Amino acid sequence: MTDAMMLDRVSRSYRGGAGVREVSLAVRPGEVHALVGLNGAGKSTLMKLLLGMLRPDSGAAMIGGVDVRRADARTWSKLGQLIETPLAYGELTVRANLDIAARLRGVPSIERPAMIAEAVTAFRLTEYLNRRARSLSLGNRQRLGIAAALQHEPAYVVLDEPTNALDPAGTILLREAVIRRASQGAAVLISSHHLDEVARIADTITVMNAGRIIGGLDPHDDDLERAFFQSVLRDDEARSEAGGPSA
Ligand SMILES: Nc1ncnc2c1ncn2[C@@H]1O[C@H](COP(=O)(O)OP(=O)(O)OP(=O)(O)O)[C@@H](O)[C@H]1O
Repeated sequence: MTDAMMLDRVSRSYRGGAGVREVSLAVRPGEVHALVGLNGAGKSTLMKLLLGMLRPDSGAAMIGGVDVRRADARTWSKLGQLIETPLAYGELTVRANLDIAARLRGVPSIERPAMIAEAVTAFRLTEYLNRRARSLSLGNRQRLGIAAALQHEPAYVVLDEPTNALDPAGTILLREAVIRRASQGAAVLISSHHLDEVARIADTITVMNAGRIIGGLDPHDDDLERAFFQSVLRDDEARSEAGGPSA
């Protein structure tokens, strides 16, 4: 099966030296691929490179077989992403935010009301439909951002720390939505600090440390946290012995 989203030996340095080095990653259709790492490991940078939000110094990012530097509206319309802060125009209502997100993805106006109704039901936001986004709690704003990313049933999904600010009920709704998208064939890349949550949803777990991919973890591992910290520690020790860069 062809990869739906792929990074091929991508490097990008920020001024100051941090960034990502030679990262290669592939997400297949129907796969939930989790990216885990300590703060500053490079997860958001990797996702921004995949989405064409950052230009690589070298290497290439592909979505649906298309280099993101040459991706057209058709490719972007099949993508749903949440990077850093949820897409929510504070002055606009929940309904208007979802409508704009759908329009940006080229969803025809006739289809949008039913799509929005389904999204607010799925994320338990119906009672807030006519409230301005800025008056929502942080958790509900996050739900809105996730709903906006997923409502058009994208084939490619990129979610950076989507559990941020979510309460347990929101986390379960997110989990169900992610698993549903993948079961319908979407490729999902998701970063998270919550290893127990990752274990519940991921088919594949990739570990990042100090801007590089250092290996994978088995989602069925009984002690995922221990395996994660061991792999990071081993990498830190190997780098310090080699006199390599630190995170
Ligand atoms: N715009 C920037 N300019 C300079 N350095 C940056 C910039 N953005 C990120 N960095 C640095 O690059 C490294 C990777 O950051 P990144 O945000 O990708 O990590 P992360 O794994 O997503 O971390 P977190 O879990 O804290 O979000 C960090 O050392 C960070 O400080």
